[in-house]
Amino acid sequence: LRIVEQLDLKLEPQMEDLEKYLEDYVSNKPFALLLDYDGTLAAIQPHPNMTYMTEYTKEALLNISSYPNVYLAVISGRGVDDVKTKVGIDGIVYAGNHGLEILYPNGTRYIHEVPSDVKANFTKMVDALENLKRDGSWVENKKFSVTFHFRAVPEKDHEKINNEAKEIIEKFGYRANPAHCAIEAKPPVVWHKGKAAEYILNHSFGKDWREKIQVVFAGDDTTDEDVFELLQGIGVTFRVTKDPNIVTKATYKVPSTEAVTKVLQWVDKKFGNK
Ligand SMILES: O=P(O)(O)OC[C@H]1O[C@H](O[C@H]2O[C@H](CO)[C@@H](O)[C@H](O)[C@H]2O)[C@H](O)[C@@H](O)[C@@H]1O
Repeated sequence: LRIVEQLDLKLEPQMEDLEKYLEDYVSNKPFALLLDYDGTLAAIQPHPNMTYMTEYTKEALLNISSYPNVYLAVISGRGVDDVKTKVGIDGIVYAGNHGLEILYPNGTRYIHEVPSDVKANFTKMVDALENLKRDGSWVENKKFSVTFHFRAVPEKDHEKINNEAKEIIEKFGYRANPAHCAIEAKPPVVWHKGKAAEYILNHSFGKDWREKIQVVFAGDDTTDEDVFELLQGIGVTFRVTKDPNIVTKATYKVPSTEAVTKVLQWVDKKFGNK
């Protein structure tokens, strides 16, 4: 693992830094850019409804989406329609619910199968989490997965409410995944953002995509580690974090969503022949 320590120090990476990391990697092969949304394309906010992409991020993404040799996909923990609305760009692939649902530009949807006994427990789990709510915590029901948010709860009580939510999630046979001031309940199936990324690339480029294309992915959370793992030794990946101690399978650490925007601007410049 190569950690871009100077980026952690500078916090505002220069274009030349990123060019150095990417220039050697990118050739004339088709290029796939996979991106997480919360904490990567849009900075973390007190409530998911408050997130937005800056005008620079949006402009770079819009430009990139029009380049024929660049393939663009956003892979998020949000519901797929929610993240599509937030990003607001047509003609690209969206995956939601940590990859459980995938929406292609032509409207085709892939929904990953979940055993009926697991599905049967979903509403009961949501009801139990709704009963746990207190001090500003709330439940985001995304139909296939749930996020129990406790950002508004006093920090001293985070651990307690997190553990109570975890216990409920596991009692109903779901997997509890730590998130930013939240805990995510995901069905106990062998499917995650990494599997979804692999599925999307298989579907769009064929099973030999590893030989045919070049891939870059950026993400900020533990759920993004599955994509970093998939792309180890194959692509270039960025973990957005300010934590110098965080252990990641990503190729590089970058400190902010602004750094991700710099990557997007580099891709825009490179593939738009600017
Ligand atoms: O995979 P992502 O696109 O990164 O989505 C992960 C979760 O993001 C959202 O929650 C997080 O971001 C919120 C907005 O900044 C923040 O208020 C919250 O505390 C974070 O946990 C979203 O609400 C979840 O559904 C996603 O799974």
